[in-house]
Amino acid sequence: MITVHTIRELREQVLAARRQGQRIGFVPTMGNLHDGHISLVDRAHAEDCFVVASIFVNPMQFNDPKDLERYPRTLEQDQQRLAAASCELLFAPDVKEMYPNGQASMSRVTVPGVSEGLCGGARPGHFDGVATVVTKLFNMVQPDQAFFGEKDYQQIAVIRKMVADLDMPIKITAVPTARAADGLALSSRNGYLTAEERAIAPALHQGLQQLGQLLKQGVTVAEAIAEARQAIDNSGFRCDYLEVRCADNLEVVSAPQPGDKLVILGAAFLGNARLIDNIQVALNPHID
Ligand SMILES: Nc1ncnc2c1ncn2[C@@H]1O[C@H](COP(=O)(O)OP(=O)(O)OP(=O)(O)O)[C@@H](O)[C@H]1O
Ligand SMILES: CC(C)(CO)[C@@H](O)C(=O)[O-]
Ligand code: BAL
Repeated sequence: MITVHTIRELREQVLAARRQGQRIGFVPTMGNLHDGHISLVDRAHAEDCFVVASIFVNPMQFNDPKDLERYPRTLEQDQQRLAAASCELLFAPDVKEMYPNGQASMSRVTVPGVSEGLCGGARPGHFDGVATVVTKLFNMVQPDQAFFGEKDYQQIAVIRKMVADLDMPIKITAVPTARAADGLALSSRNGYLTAEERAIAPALHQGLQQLGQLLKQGVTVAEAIAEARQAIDNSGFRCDYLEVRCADNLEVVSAPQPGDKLVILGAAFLGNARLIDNIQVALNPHID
């Protein structure tokens, strides 16, 4: 695997791959890689791509400076993991390369609707930062296809709308969430948990599953959310949000109908970590 740190070198390497007739598959990340990230690389290879990964802890998407400062940066270890997964090219720019004139006067990309509420509500400006840096990265890499994890469900909705609205000729592929054996969604931020908190952490996923079961049993959305929220909070988490939305367009669902495809999304604090997770639930259609 080749690692490049500048846009110029990146373009040269991508051009060389294109000249060999390769399809370019892009896996953007913020590093501190785990098996969830590697599943994106594997999927890109499965779709016959020359895989370009990026590692950039994007300051523009962090609304909390402390969160940005302590975000784990583990480039050498990440390079080894990517090389072991046969990733072809890694782009690891620094902040100056990405924002040479600073961020304050930067043009920004805003994706209305799907970026509002949920993580967009809890982290003001977050999705403008994500949409802007992903646009820049897409323009630098010019991939045929880009791969994103379903763990960040709202992020995928934002990217899909952005690509459609702005006519970006890139296929967006969503990859299922990789989980630990006890159900916890893999995340770089799991590294902030103490051993005691790590033992509690699967309670977030369990709470989402409980909410899904209650909806399938016909319990109202408001009651199901209240019960699952209580269970998550009782485990030691502090819920940030817990919501039921339409899986296709993220619209709020207050009275689900048989056959509806829903997504249950949650974010919750545990010790120094704020974890997110989601599950998709299909309500049984009526059988006459
Ligand atoms: N468990 C996972 N399964 C599948 N994809 C994942 C998983 N975790 C992260 N990803 C995906 O990897 C890409 C890069 O994510 P990122 O580098 O922010 O990792 P992360 O572990 O989600 O970190 P964070 O702690 O910031 O949430 C995103 O598309 C994200 O959805
Ligand atoms: C897509 C992304 C790499 C943009 O910084 C980031 O939001 C992430 O890691 O999910
Ligand atoms: N995976 C989402 C990136 C972030 O938390 O900023």
